Amino acid sequence: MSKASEYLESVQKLIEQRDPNQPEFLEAVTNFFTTIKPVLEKHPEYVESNLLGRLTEPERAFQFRVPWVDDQGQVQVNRAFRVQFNSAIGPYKGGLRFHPTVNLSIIKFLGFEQIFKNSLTGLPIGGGKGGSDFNPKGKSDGEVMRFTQSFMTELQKHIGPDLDVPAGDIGVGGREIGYLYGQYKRLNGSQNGILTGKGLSYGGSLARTEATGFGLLYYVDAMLKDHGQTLNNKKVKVSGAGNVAIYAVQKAAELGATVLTVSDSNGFVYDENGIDYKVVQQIKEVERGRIKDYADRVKTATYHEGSVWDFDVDYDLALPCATQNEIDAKQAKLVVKDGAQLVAAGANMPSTPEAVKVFRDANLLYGPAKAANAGGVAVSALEMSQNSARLSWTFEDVDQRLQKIMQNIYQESADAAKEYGVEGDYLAGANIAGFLKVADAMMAQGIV
Ligand SMILES: NC(=O)C1=CN([C@@H]2O[C@H](COP(=O)(O)OP(=O)(O)OC[C@H]3O[C@@H](n4cnc5c(N)ncnc54)[C@H](O)[C@@H]3O)[C@@H](O)[C@H]2O)C=CC1
Ligand SMILES: O=C(O)CCC(=O)C(=O)O
Repeated sequence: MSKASEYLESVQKLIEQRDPNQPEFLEAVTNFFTTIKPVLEKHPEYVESNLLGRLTEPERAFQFRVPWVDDQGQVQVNRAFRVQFNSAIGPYKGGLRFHPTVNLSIIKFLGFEQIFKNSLTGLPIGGGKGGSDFNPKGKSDGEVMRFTQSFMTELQKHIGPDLDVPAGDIGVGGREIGYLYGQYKRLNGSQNGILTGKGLSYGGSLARTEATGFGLLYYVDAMLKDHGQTLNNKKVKVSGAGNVAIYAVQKAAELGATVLTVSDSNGFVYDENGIDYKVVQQIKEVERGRIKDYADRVKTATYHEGSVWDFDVDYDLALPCATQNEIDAKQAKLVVKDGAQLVAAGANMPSTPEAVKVFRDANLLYGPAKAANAGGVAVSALEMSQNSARLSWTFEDVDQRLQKIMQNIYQESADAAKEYGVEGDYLAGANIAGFLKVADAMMAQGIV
């Protein structure tokens, strides 16, 4: 066994022993380790300085209590986390997730992925992530506000515009960011560089709302063009119906594709004439309803219970935009059978390792999350730049920068894969390109 293989195995073993109850974190690390050996062979100094041992251990991770009072006057207590994973190339940056499944394993997997994603954007941002097991579904605005105020009362002690800049993720959208920002400002005075995804009237950036979904399509467009194709007339399956999915649907349609589906955790809607993103936006973002309502409003659409990935229909592109591990191996086989030629991840780690293997074995074009969904955090970093400079760029300006960033991410991943002997493997390419910059910065900064 080569020295690099031995080293990877020993670090992996140590993590498994230390964190046996963190399956999502282990999945993310394993996924990364399976592609990184060629880099270690070229850079023995990374092995000698135990770079991966340091990289896989968060610089800081903390858990805190969030007490709040519900509409019935009952005191509720939620658990919250912030993982400040790696600051080698800039302040910790990454979203906050409010969802009942949130635990340390999920926040660590998301924070670990964020390190390389943020590096791929080419902007100076480190990796972090946070959240709580609070479930915003079915809560009143007053309850959400009291919860977020209590959450920020603790979190504000540990963040800062040059230290750690949170944003949204599942369950944290414009409403939550507004309440979080209001509470931060109340406790610290005005500082609009403390969060991104802010409203436009108080320091937000144009195009941040659209950025992850639009960015995903810019990445897919770059990948298809490199293979002599375009999005025109492509049939697309999208999962999810939240921030990422809505704007992925919009941009896919603008680029000439037909989006057949969107989904939530109960079921999905199918319309062969194409999903109308404005209707999804109204139902999910304004009314906070269920996707089932779509079929009541658009007569050509049908609603189906269950996972969209079990639905058998021919299509060209699969864009999972809901949540982690939403596609298993059996469903991945159906993706291949249904004729899809490309899978690109809008959600973080949406495919199980077995599903990823199915895609790779079938030679599908596979765009991993850390590359394909980096548009959101990229525009967050542009929001930080605008806040520091006290400027507001136009929508077109931000959108053009986003397009360029996504094209660069595709190209750098493709180039890295080629350079390290795995041409066409965009998962390996993204891992390698994202890792090299962070590794270089860590080596330059000594054993820290
Ligand atoms: N918002 C952002 O800027 C970014 C989000 N992401 C990732 O994209 C994914 C979606 O995030 P957002 O759209 O922001 O969240 P969101 O809270 O706006 O929407 C999530 C959507 O997925 C649906 N969903 C949740 N679990 C599901 C399941 N098991 N099956 C089908 N649908 C399900 C929900 O009903 C909701 O419509 C997450 O993995 C997130 O980490 C990644 C990069 C940036
Ligand atoms: O905009 C951000 O800072 C974070 C976005 C995010 O959480 C992600 O990329 O998964």
